[in-house]
Amino acid sequence: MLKVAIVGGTGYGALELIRLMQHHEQITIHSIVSTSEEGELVSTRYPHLKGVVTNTFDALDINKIAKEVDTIFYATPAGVAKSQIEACTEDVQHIDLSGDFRLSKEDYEAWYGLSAPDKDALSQAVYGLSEVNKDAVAKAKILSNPGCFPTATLLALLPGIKESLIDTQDLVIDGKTGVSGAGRKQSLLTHYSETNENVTAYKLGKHQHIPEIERYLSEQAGEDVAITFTTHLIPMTRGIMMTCYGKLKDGVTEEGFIQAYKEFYKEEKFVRVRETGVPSTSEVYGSNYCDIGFHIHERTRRVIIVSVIDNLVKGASGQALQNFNIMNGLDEQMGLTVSPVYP
Ligand SMILES: NC(=O)C1=CN([C@@H]2O[C@H](COP(=O)(O)OP(=O)(O)OC[C@H]3O[C@@H](n4cnc5c(N)ncnc54)[C@H](OP(=O)(O)O)[C@@H]3O)[C@@H](O)[C@H]2O)C=CC1
Ligand SMILES: CC(=O)N[C@@H](CCC(=O)OP(=O)(O)O)C(=O)O
Repeated sequence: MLKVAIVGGTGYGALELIRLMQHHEQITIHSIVSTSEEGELVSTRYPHLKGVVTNTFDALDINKIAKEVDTIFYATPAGVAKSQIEACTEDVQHIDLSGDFRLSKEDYEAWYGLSAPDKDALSQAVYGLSEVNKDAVAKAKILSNPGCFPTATLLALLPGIKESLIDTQDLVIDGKTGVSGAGRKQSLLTHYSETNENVTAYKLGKHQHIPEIERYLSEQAGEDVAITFTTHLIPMTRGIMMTCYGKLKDGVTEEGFIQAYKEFYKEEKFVRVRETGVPSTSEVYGSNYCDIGFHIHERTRRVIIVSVIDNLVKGASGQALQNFNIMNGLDEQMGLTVSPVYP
């Protein structure tokens, strides 16, 4: 059995890790850390976990924890994992769900407004888009889990970019997210009366996922890719839908396009490519799936690629667990075979 610790214990990402780990045959949750509820029984704070976990929230003492476990998951706001990893002197695996290690120093400082991790830690970190970066993930000691919008966007666009099916300089990406994407902390944006019966476009032109998506699309394309990207908050709890508009290259047919995606993901259990129609968020709810569907508009030669994920699973904790499995030589699907909850 492998022992793990989860930092950020009272937040949504941590709760989802706890839920998924109940289905994992090789994990013992040794420590659940909370800076706000230290000493409290987890199941007292969260009665839905009564009879599920017996842990008490532990203090954040990174070197003590690191001596006791194999892997530490950070489901914490930007800035926390970076400082804890820098302070950690033990040899342990770190899996960070935040944006701390996803960008270059310059981009992180510009887009997150925080000081970047030190050079050594940053250069060790591996970007954990599991399907695309498996070999590097397998060797990672610091795993940087992708953001929720980048996961759904990159999975939707990478085959089209890598196989030269779409123009890299004409990509429009429209994202819709449920409110849990903003985490458990209160904010005016996610207040019930601001979100109910309402749709809001937010962070236009300044979303922190823009440089993350551009960085990894550019890496795979071998040239600079600039995107037009807008996110919308919609009145549901979980789920992300990305609608990506691309210009088809000459000669690309609908059949060829779909076939290329099927081929690209043929070994991947968590990416389901549709031959007809487009997916909706309820079809992946609570699961680690990313579903992708297409519509090709012959008159304009545009392809519309729709991808959906559960932001808390494939967009955060599920992918973190998938990466944990790869890092530890386990079956990639361990703990993640639960089917979506529908309806
Ligand atoms: N929600 C989502 O869909 C996604 C989230 N993410 C990222 O994952 C991370 C976790 O997100 P999520 O769980 O939703 O966020 P939450 O706000 O729900 O939880 C974060 C938790 O972090 C802990 N925390 C807060 N400040 C500090 C601090 N200074 N030091 C140590 N711990 C702290 C708190 O737990 P406690 O009080 O118990 O210590 C808090 O509950 C974030 O970086 C987020 O951006 C990434 C993809 C998707
Ligand atoms: C609804 C909402 O606010 N969603 C968040 C998702 C952030 C996220 O996934 O986290 P990282 O910053 O760690 O990437 C947002 O759009 O910023």
